Amino acid sequence: GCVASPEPAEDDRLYQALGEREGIERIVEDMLIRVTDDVRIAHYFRGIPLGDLRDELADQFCELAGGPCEYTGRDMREAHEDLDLSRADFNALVEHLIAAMERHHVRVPDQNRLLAKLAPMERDMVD
Ligand code: HEM
Repeated sequence: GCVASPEPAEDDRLYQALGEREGIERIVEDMLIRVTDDVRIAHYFRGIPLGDLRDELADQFCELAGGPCEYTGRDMREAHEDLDLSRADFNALVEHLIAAMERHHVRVPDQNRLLAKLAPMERDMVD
């Protein structure tokens, strides 16, 4: 017969895998500590209110992961265009995001699911 699938209407599996809102905030916070400790890219974050940036990133990752959040910040081109970022800068940040997810026991396939959602943003940030 035709049985309704048990899939949730909205797919929040990645959101769950990241530890919901609390887990995402911890991952973002950990990433920002690593980023601002990294001499290759720390200079970009000088003078930036990191608490606000953490909240914006958490909203964005939460929404991307299918969680009950809405990112209301600037689009990625607008937020980064004055920074003049390189591909190496982008890769450095991704490296720290991976380390932060690793530290918070996110499984590699779930790490890759989040990274796959972020990867297309590179072309909006790097010339
Ligand atoms: C996948 C990669 C990235 C994502 C998803 C991302 C996401 C974001 C978000 C959501 C904001 C907040 C925008 C707003 O508040 O309107 C932001 C701002 C910012 N990002 Fe990124 N970002 C990425 C890569 C980078 C890289 C590689 C750097 C530098 C190495 C960087 C440096 C900054 C800085 C300095 C700000 C604050 C800009 C300002 O307030 O004027 N971001 N980013």
